[in-house]
Amino acid sequence: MKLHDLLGDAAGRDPEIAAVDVSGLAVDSRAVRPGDLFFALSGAKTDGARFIAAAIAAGAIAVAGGSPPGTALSVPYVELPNPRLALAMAAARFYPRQPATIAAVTGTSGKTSVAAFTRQIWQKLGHSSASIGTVGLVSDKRTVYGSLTTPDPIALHRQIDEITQDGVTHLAFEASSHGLDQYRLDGVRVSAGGFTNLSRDHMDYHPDLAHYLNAKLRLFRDLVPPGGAAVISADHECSADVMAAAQARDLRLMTVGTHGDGAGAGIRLVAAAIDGFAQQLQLQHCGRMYTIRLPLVGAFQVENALVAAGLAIGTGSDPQAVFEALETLEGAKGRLELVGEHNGAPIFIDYAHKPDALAKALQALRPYAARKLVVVFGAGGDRDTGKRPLMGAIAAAEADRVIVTDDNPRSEDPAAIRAAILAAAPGAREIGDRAEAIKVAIGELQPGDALVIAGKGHEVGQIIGGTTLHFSDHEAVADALAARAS
Ligand SMILES: CC(=O)N[C@H]1[C@@H](OP(=O)(O)OP(=O)(O)OC[C@H]2O[C@@H](n3ccc(=O)[nH]c3=O)[C@H](O)[C@@H]2O)O[C@H](CO)[C@@H](O)[C@@H]1O[C@H](C)C(=O)N[C@@H](C)C(=O)N[C@H](CCC(=O)O)C(=O)O
Ligand SMILES: Nc1ncnc2c1ncn2[C@@H]1O[C@H](COP(=O)(O)OP(=O)(O)OP(=O)(O)O)[C@@H](O)[C@H]1O
Ligand SMILES: N[C@H](CCC[C@H](N)C(=O)O)C(=O)O
Ligand SMILES: [Mg+2]
Repeated sequence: MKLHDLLGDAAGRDPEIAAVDVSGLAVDSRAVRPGDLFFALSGAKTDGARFIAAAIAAGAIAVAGGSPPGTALSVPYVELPNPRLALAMAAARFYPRQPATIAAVTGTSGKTSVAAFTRQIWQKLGHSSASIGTVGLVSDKRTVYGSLTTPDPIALHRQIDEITQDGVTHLAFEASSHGLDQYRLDGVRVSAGGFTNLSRDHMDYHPDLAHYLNAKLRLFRDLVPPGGAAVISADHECSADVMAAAQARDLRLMTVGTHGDGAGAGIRLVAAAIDGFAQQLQLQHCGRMYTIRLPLVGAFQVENALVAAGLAIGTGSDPQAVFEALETLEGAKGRLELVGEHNGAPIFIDYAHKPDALAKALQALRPYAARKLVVVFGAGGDRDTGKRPLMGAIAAAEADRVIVTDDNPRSEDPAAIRAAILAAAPGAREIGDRAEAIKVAIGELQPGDALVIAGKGHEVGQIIGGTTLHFSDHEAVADALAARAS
């Protein structure tokens, strides 16, 4: 593809430069292949401009970025006002195929669940569908493990192009605040945007909550085009701001939840009642009532299911069929997932790794703990340190027995992370080894108890220092149960 086709007029007036033939895109000098266009991006840790020489040595045919380097280069340099945005738009042109229907969801919690639910609803309605997010790419054709919630633009656009070639017509994906802030998903033709909720997260990246919310609002301000659907959970303090952003852009507003517009295009939750490990729901949409059984535990899963239903309806699916499909939803792996029981006490694995999610998970399980509600959790290293005491206090307040263990310590001292949580969790016990903590918690379960192991959900590794060791909460629970059975 020609440089001009990728970068438009930014490629400049020199016809020789505009006609440079580019065979691939790269943002990391270590991944450059001969013929690639290298984007030198200024980042959180370093500046890609420092690696221009390395990229050219590896075969980069041209370089694009911010201010040009002081020294002359042996290949053309294209100066861009917003290099990250230009990269995403170039990736969209390089990988041009996209499913006809694409929904993106943002919010502090629930994105992975909403993306999985939307994919399942579409699948049930007979569409070939896929989801992309924290748990990777999932479609009926392929499953690819991912490491970021919103992949970098090159990986994202390549995956979208590949699944379209596979025949996928419907895609739901997660828009993280990092992804929105760094223009990772620009160029994706989003037909509908979803918003779940906002609470404290990523305060190591965003200077304050307003910056964090603004990053999320980019989905409605810049990405969903006028006329597209905006499905917004209406039950939160921030909901009005999100609705205002959607309305300012002439999006089709669909509010969902107890304050949802059930008389109109939204979905109102009229009533909810626990029914074993499921919930009976009464819903209203366009003035019509629907009664359904949602086979999931946790009030928050109702919010996620309604945002997913809204995204499906907002992109043209039949409401009746969508509500019927909710009755067959399966939770995303490691999201308040019932994985076993001991002594009659249910054992759940959950991905709560931030304060609000931990509170919601514990509140959701309270009805299942006639006797003691037990939680095993920790906090990740190299992430917002402020959330540690908040999570400690929440665990102490909401659970009856608290075991503080390790999550992914990364480069930090695991004992110091635990100490920060324990300082705010009077009465909590400390067992650093996560497998041991899980074993002890299971061993102590009595009839009437309920246990939740929080923080790592679907993860299959534990990052200690620079190494990732194989670790899975699912396997640790299975091992602990097997050891007790033998
Ligand atoms: C803090 C952050 O978000 N960083 C992301 C960002 O990297 P960056 O540009 O800031 O990286 P940098 O290390 O400063 O390097 C600057 C540039 O130099 C280049 N470089 C660097 C070294 C070298 O030898 N050669 C070279 O060319 C790098 O490729 C980069 O382009 O842009 C990269 C490409 O898109 C991302 O991979 C990277 O994600 C890192 C790995 C990360 O850990 N991100 C996490 C925090 C994240 O994004 N999380 C969110 C939210 C999760 C949630 O929902 O909770 C997610 O979407 O996953
Ligand atoms: N709607 C919700 N409201 C509050 N908490 C929720 C909600 N949905 C999920 N949670 C909690 O957050 C955890 C993560 O859920 P999920 O993976 O669906 O969200 P996410 O936004 O994708 O999170 P992440 O940004 O970490 O990938 C769940 O395990 C649960 O504890
Ligand atoms: N996307 C989140 C996941 C956190 C998961 C938790 N297990 C941890 O390691 O802190 C992050 O990278 O901050
Ligand atoms: Mg996610």
